[in-house]
Amino acid sequence: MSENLLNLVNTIRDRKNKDEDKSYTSSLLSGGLSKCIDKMEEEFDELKEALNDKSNIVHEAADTIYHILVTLEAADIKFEDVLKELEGRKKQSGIEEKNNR
Ligand SMILES: N=c1c2ncn([C@@H]3O[C@H](COP(=O)(O)OP(=O)(O)OP(=O)(O)O)[C@@H](O)[C@H]3O)c2ncn1[C@@H]1O[C@H](COP(=O)(O)O)[C@@H](O)[C@H]1O
Repeated sequence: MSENLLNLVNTIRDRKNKDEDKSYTSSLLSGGLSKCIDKMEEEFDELKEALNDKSNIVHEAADTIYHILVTLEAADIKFEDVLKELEGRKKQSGIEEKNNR
């Protein structure tokens, strides 16, 4: 499953410095981090609405995940590092982690 996400991340990386008229990703990235954050927030709101309405949830979830990936790239954060972080969390439950803080 994460292979599909990594392919998408590579596509997003490939869109850096590409023609923003031909690529939505390039147009987002060329707007910088704040544009990506604004758009990601918009997509979160649309997903929340979809969850409340119980309609278009899969579509809006996909939009949101795509926009998170673009925003991480804009912030120079490697998605591979996020996957590693999640992998590392498998060792203990969320409740254990919270109690050990
Ligand atoms: N997964 C996505 C993806 N999900 C959502 N979107 C775009 O995100 C935008 C979301 O905008 P909204 O939902 O707000 O709809 P809208 O009102 O039309 O958009 P705005 O006018 O508000 O910007 C739409 O233009 C969608 O097409 C995506 N655009 C690209 N990808 C992936 O990125 C690849 C590269 O795309 P380009 O960069 O466009 O070549 C694609 O092949 C896909 O794999």
